[in-house]
Amino acid sequence: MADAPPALKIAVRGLRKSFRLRGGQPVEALRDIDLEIADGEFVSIIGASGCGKTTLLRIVGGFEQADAGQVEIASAPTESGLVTSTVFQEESVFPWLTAQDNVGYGLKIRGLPAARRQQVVDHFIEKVGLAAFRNAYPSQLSGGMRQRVSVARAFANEPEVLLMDEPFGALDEQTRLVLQDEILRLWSQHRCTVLFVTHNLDEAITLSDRIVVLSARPGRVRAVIPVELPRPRNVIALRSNPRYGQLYQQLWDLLQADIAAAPELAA
Ligand SMILES: Nc1ncnc2c1ncn2[C@@H]1O[C@H](COP(=O)(O)OP(=O)(O)OP(=O)(O)O)[C@@H](O)[C@H]1O
Repeated sequence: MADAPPALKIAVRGLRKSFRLRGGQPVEALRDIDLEIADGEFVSIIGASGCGKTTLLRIVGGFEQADAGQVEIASAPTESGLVTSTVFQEESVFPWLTAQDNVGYGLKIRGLPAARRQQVVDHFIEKVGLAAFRNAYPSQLSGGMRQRVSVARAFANEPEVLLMDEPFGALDEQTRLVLQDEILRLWSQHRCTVLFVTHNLDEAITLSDRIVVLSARPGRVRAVIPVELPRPRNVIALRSNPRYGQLYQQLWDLLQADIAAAPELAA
């Protein structure tokens, strides 16, 4: 018998969002976004700078309100009770807490008993290779290590949906590859639904089940590209798969066509 299709986790319907600049002129960020994401799916969003990727993520996370349309998240309560957890590009660790206290912060706030909290923290600190630095403060860690703390904290929260906005955007290429590898491992072990914003096509292909390409502003869904590369994936070995190059070209063509068509971006 064929497997049942995975349940729908996030449904975005008819989403629109405009902002007003200081002078009062409107900026249309998103127009008529429709998107369906399955439970446990890893979906990346790419598109030209300013096309509304962050705005879309913020609306899904409830940080921003849409002008029209809805976002529905089918929630099935977990131990944490947390629906979404977010990792941003800018470091969001608390400088006054040690690495392990940062990872356990959300669990503490939600009143998880200390012994259970320690178990979860130990597990994730270990997973991101920071066991030797558990008592270090963020100022004593490198940028890549601090971002690892953010990633460990996000997974430790056991959210149903993980929202990641360019989490590795500020990191050097080597650290970025290592962290992509870690995300792949963590996600395969703790399947949650992930919505991941990136500018990096390699990153989108390496991590995702599907890639949503937004058009230049106002962002609309220009294409949704399935990434049917086998898992488990290795960030480097994957690149020699012939399909990888084809996907890269396909995404690049879509983005180029759009940037060329948007006069303000082509200038
Ligand atoms: N709070 C705000 N007030 C006014 N305009 C905003 C606000 N937030 C976003 N915008 C505008 O909405 C558009 C989309 O912004 P957004 O940050 O979502 O794009 P993005 O695709 O994430 O960009 P980038 O790839 O450069 O990070 C941009 O033109 C931006 O200037």
